[in-house]
Amino acid sequence: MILTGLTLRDFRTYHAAEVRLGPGLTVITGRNGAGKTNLLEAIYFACTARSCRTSNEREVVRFGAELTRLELTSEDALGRHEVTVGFKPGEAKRLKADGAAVDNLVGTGARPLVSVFLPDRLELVLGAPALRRAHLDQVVAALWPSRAGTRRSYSAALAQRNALLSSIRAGRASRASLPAWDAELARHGVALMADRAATVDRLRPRYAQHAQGLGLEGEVELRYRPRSTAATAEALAAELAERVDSDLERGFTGHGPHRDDLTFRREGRELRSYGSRGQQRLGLLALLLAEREELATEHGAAPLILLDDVMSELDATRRGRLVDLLRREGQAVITTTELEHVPGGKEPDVTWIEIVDGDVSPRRLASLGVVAQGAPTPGLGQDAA
Ligand SMILES: Nc1ncnc2c1ncn2[C@@H]1O[C@H](COP(=O)(O)OP(=O)(O)OP(=O)(O)O)[C@@H](O)[C@H]1O
Repeated sequence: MILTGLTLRDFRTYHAAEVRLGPGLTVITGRNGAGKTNLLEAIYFACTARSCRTSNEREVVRFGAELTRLELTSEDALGRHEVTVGFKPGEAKRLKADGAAVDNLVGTGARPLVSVFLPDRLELVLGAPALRRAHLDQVVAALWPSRAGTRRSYSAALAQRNALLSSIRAGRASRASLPAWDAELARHGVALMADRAATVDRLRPRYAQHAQGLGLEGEVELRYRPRSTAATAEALAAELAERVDSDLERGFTGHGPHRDDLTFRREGRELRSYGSRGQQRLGLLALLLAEREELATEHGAAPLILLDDVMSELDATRRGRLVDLLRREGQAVITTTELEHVPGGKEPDVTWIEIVDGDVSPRRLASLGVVAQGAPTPGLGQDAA
């Protein structure tokens, strides 16, 4: 599925704007603060009804506006699709897919799958294991939507077991009620571990290939590190039972897949601790590209990939390799201050969008959101208001 166009109304810096994307690589250029990331975020918001940048979604509504509205058009073998996302802070979002009101855009078939690289996503390599677990579980859900519920079931059982541990500590419940919850937790836990392991097994070869292709030198490895080695629900339940005393002491469950991790290694050492910033960035990009290919294999179409300011910390060789990869298949959008930072950016298969005026200044409201496509001539774009 190819995303063909996006109309923005009162989204971040954009009062009203219309953007057409190319079927392959699209490069968005503009000076610092021009609104490049805002546009990338708008694409993500229109595809998912969520921000990839903030959990405080009221931030996306343009200063002084009451609500924002995005309209996205895409095409696949079945024809043209339309998605609209309306958002007024404090109210439920209004979502439509191909004209019908929906609660959720997932599974509507009216928008492409999308993955995003923002500079602060480096946290996925550098930050706490919880981020990597959550990411891995999202990949599991994207590969096999029917398995998305396993993580929710596990989390619910974990919360119940932790509540029970507190009650036992407070003398309001007996230890005799624990085995039933251990069995429940272990049942979902083993399923969750199996999905995570299967996903990392699929990603591992592609990850290594992309890491090397992008120029992350040395032997690289993506590794799933489960906390438990149990192969069956009974074995995991037994492990939980063995640790009851320490769990009761702490007041929460200290063992199980909620303590798993995913590690990025190079030459046997963790990129998180020993990699340079550029190497960590390449590791993350290799992961996103590997996921994109696996999703393409599973669903027959590569997800749209959005890359914000990815060029700034890559040297010329690695920039060239990344752009070659992106131009080879699927749809990608990349932001950068200068088109010259994208080797091959002037080739005819690359679509160039220059943000001519994303300045937030009241006297320039009429020209806010002017997005020109093609040559960087100021005023080429039209304010769609
Ligand atoms: N809700 C909003 N309404 C209006 N303007 C906003 C809103 N949220 C952020 N902005 C403005 O958006 C601008 C930043 O835009 P953006 O992050 O897209 O820039 P950029 O082109 O990616 O810049 P850089 O190259 O520096 O990363 C800032 O001037 C900020 O004040």
